[in-house]
Amino acid sequence: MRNYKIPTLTIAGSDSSGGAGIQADLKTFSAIGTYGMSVITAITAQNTQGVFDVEELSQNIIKKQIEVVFEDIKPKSTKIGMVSSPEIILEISNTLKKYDVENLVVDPVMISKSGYSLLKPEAKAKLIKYLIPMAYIVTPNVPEAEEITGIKINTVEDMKIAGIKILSMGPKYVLMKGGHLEGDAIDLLIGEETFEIFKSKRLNRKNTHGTGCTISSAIASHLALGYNIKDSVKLSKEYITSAIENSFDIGHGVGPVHHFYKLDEKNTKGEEKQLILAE
Ligand SMILES: Nc1ncnc2c1ncn2[C@@H]1O[C@H](COP(=O)(O)OP(=O)(O)OP(=O)(O)O)[C@@H](O)[C@H]1O
Ligand SMILES: Cc1ncc(CO)c(N)n1
Repeated sequence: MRNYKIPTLTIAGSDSSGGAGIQADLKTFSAIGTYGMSVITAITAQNTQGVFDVEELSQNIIKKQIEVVFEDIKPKSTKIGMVSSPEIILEISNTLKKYDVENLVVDPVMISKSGYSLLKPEAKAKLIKYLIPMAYIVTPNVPEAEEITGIKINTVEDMKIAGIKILSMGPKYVLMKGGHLEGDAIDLLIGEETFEIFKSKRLNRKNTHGTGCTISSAIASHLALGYNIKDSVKLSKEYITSAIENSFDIGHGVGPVHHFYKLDEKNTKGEEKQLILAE
């Protein structure tokens, strides 16, 4: 069920090479079929080989971007990615509080795949205090969950324990992503009365730039389209799995995942009725 008129917002950093950050988010929104909007928090000079420099945008322009978007086109879901500094986190949190923010997905981005710190160490406490409690769902990977909770994670059981601790910090749901562990790629959806396991085979691919940004944007898109949390995570897990399966070599380092929706394949075989466009 796509609807190209359903607005979805990403608040995140720009990745000049197009594999992660704002660019991955907007590609995901389009592939899943929502209307993508963006508030840029920082600009990274980044390619498939690493992050080479970062410039944060001013608090003023971040606030203004959020205000003009919410006052004109109210998003059906909002995803937060790279937020960089304590000041930027406070600005985003204070500005969002003025609006009725639906379906807030917080991806607690900390360190890029190439090892560059995208969140200043002194900003971690602010992320925990201000953004995590506002979230409908938080989507940490293993190292991020370890940073947030102080719990060392080696097994799926550890993921569950850390996920429950993050849940106690105030979000409605936590998706603990197991991409960094060995074996099958197992993610856990944890809520007050929810515990679901989403499992896929580990794909032996080197091109996984932007996987975290992509799954959180996919969840935001599906929530905006009206799917419940379990279906949103299920469909997003399917989306990221095919995106990784079809990831490709471009550039000289860790290439990007491929954005396309499985329905597109079906549609070429004549099942156009699945593509629901807004009137
Ligand atoms: N090799 C793989 N094969 C299959 N699925 C994977 C693989 N690596 C990651 N995933 C899945 O991709 C999604 C993103 O997980 P991951 O833990 O890699 O996020 P991330 O570390 O936040 O990504 P990033 O490094 O881009 O920030 C999860 O659903 C995870 O299970
Ligand atoms: C801008 C940006 N956001 C998030 C990530 C994810 O690691 C990245 N590499 N770059």
